[in-house]
Formats: sequence, C-alpha cells, structure tokens
Amino acid sequence: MTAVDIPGLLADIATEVEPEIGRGTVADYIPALARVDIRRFGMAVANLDGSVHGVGDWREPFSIQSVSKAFTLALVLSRPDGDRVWRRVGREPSGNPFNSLVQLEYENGIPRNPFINAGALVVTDELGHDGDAAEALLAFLRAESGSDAVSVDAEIAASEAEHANRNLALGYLMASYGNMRQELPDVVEQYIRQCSITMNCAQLARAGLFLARHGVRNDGNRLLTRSQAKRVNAVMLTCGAYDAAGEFAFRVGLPGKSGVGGGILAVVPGRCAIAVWSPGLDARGNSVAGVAALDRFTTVTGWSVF
Ligand SMILES: NC(=O)CC[C@H](N)C(=O)O
Repeated sequence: MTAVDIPGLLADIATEVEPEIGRGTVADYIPALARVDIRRFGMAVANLDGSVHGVGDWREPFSIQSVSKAFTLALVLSRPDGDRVWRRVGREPSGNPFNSLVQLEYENGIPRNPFINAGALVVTDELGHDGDAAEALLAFLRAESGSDAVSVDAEIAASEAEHANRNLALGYLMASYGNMRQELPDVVEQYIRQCSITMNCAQLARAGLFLARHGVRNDGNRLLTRSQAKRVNAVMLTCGAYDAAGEFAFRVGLPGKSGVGGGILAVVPGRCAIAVWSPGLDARGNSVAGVAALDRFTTVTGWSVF
C-alpha cells in the first residue's frame, strides 16, 4: 500500500470495530473510572509533521492511566544519568498481571520491567528524586500535545489514592529490598497523579510522536537518542500490554502502551503515532475495541515493525 487515505481508513475501522465496542468491562477497582461510558470509542493518527486525523470520540478526554508509563520511562532515560534506572528495573515481559506482587519477592524487589506497576514506581522514584515526577510529566505532555488543557483529574486521583493499597504494598516491598530512594507514600502519590492525567486521542497521539521520530520532539529538539527511542519502543513492544504483550505483538505488531482507562498509544517508527480509546477492557486490562482497531489498522496498511 503506497498512499493511505487515513481519514477514510479511520472511518472504516470505526465501522468494523463497532461490534467490539461495549465488550469487556470498565476498570472498577478505581471507582471514578467505573463511571465512564463503556460505549465510547475514539481513534487518532498523528503524522510526523504533527497533523492529526481522528474518528469517533477522539476529542474526548480520558484517563491515560498506564499509558503514562511510556512517557515517564522516556523522561528518565533522557537524563544524563538516566541509564542507571536499569540497575533497579529489568526489561523482560513479566507474564503476570500488571499489579502482581508475587514475582517481585522471588526477584528480590527488582521489577521485571518499567511498564508493570512496580517498575513504573521505580521510574517515578527516579524521575521525582529532584522534583515532582507528575509535574515533569505534565509539562512534557502539555508541550508535546500543544495543549494546556492536559491536566491531572483530581477526582480520579483522589479515587485512586483511596484504593492504593496494592501499589503501596508494591512500593513497601521494594523499599524492604532497598529499591526505593524517596519516601513512601510520596512516590505512590506522584505515580497516581501521573496515571490520573486526562488527554484525548489527538493529544495523546501527538505526544507520542517523538517515539515515531526516533527521539525528536515536536519543537525539533531531541529528547532521546535514536538508540534510546528504539529501546523505549522495544520495551513497549515486549512489555506494553502486560501479560498480553505477546498477543498484542501478534495482532498489532507495533510498540504499544495500554492503560486501564481504555487508552492505547501505538507507534509506527518513522511514520506516525496512533492513540485509540475505548473503556471496555479484556481480562488482562487492555481495551477490547482498542486492540481490535489497531489490529485492523496494521492489517490494512501493513505498517508494522515486522
Ligand atoms: N494498568 C493500568 O493502567 C494501571 C494503572 C493504575 N493507575 C494502577 O496503578 O493500578
């Protein structure tokens, strides 16, 4: 396929995934997320020049949740001493649920990868050691999306804070192995605010473009080296959909990061960034209609990393 009619393709995809919309369940362990309408579906494609095409509810803000983990990892790695994070977190798929405690004890408090909750807490700890990690992330997302409307949803953050026992448990378990630099619960509090950031598909796709541009931000400055961008994309591919990362690679064939708000950011290196949102989740916490839409997108365009 040479020239792809993106608006036409997005319209086709929205029609084709219609039977999938509403399937699954909304995340209910964070009560504020459980109130979201499961019938929502939006998708946006941001081109390398920053132009965006969208379909459906692509302008409606949603909670990015764990999609934030791709950005916090990139921000940590962009620092001069960023690579030291790899002493504290691995980069292998966990094959376990994103909030699992079991493996963390077997592996002496070193999380498998930065995209499960324990690993993201380590990344937040690194990012926040000389400032507030959530504020750093917010500033970056506002700059890249070109919108100051990107903000922390205080209601979702409060709801998540009230139900944070498992993330606190992960944090304290890591602290018991000496793998927390900052105090708890501060790290969990910053992590929760990162997850509670709301964006729409257009903003999220634009914010992900630096990963499609091999590390170059929307203003032309470089956030990551080409090699670092490759690495973030590689970890997204292998670990971005938790214990369904293999299935995601099989169906979509792109680096992707999902969140329990129903959002997924996917990257076509050298071409575009795609954000899709639909709140109905499968048993592993990935958007049912979102994965189906990305599956369709790469199947029709042939734009995958394989
Ligand atoms: N997978 C997710 O999106 C999980 C993020 C959520 N904030 C949590 O910590 O449980």
